[in-house]
Amino acid sequence: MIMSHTALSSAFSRVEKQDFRNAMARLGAAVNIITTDGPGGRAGFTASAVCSVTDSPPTLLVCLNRSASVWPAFMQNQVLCVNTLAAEHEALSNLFGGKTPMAERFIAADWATLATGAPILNGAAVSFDCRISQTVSVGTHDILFCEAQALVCNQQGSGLIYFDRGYHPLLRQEAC
Ligand SMILES: NC(=O)C1=CN([C@@H]2O[C@H](COP(=O)(O)OP(=O)(O)OC[C@H]3O[C@@H](n4cnc5c(N)ncnc54)[C@H](O)[C@@H]3O)[C@@H](O)[C@H]2O)C=CC1
Ligand SMILES: Cc1cc2nc3c(=O)[nH]c(=O)nc-3n(C[C@H](O)[C@H](O)[C@H](O)COP(=O)(O)O)c2cc1C
Repeated sequence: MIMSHTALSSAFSRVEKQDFRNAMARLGAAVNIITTDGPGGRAGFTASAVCSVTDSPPTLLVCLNRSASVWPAFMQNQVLCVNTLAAEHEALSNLFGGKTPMAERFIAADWATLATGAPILNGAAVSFDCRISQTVSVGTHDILFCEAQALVCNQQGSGLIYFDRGYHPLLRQEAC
């Protein structure tokens, strides 16, 4: 059930999946490419379900659908890099968010490595090189708690927001 902000319907009505998605489309978020490498192979996917958890120890969370083709690689490697995208990365986001073969995803950009070996995107707004410290399953997704081992912070450039099922460039970015 959907209520407009003026409606007085019960707040305890069951929320349907499609209504939930339509509502979530109104919740803007940064766009990230989450990468991994190791014994499970190199893999990466686009994610908007990313946020800060605590600064002690420095921890983010990433929500990953267990049916995604990349899930086994992340589980085996236990390391990942959260690469937060800049305005010019819209095409790259679609490449990592679709059904594109893994080699084709990575060939479209330049990558480096830092502490964990997970691919770091050159030109990202910021990259968090992490090890997975804990995994919790909720519904269709795994919540990956990720402890930062190293950071790359780009002081220039713009950001990219995903809102209303579309990309919106941010023309100003605060320095880290
Ligand atoms: N958290 C996730 O797993 C997300 C997955 N997607 C994938 O990209 C496709 C296209 O997304 P949109 O164009 O934004 O249209 P959509 O109508 O499928 O999704 C609208 C919003 O609902 C949320 N959402 C979508 N699928 C979800 C899921 N399986 N679990 C939890 N939240 C979900 C996201 O906030 C998304 O922006 C989706 O169908 C989904 O496969 C997109 C955004 C987030
Ligand atoms: C803008 C955008 C945001 C997405 N956010 C997430 C997310 O937070 N978690 C997730 O599991 N999948 C998310 N997806 C979908 C994955 O990127 C996609 O399922 C992944 O690339 C795996 O696809 P594959 O199974 O074809 O490899 C998102 C897709 C797009 C386009």
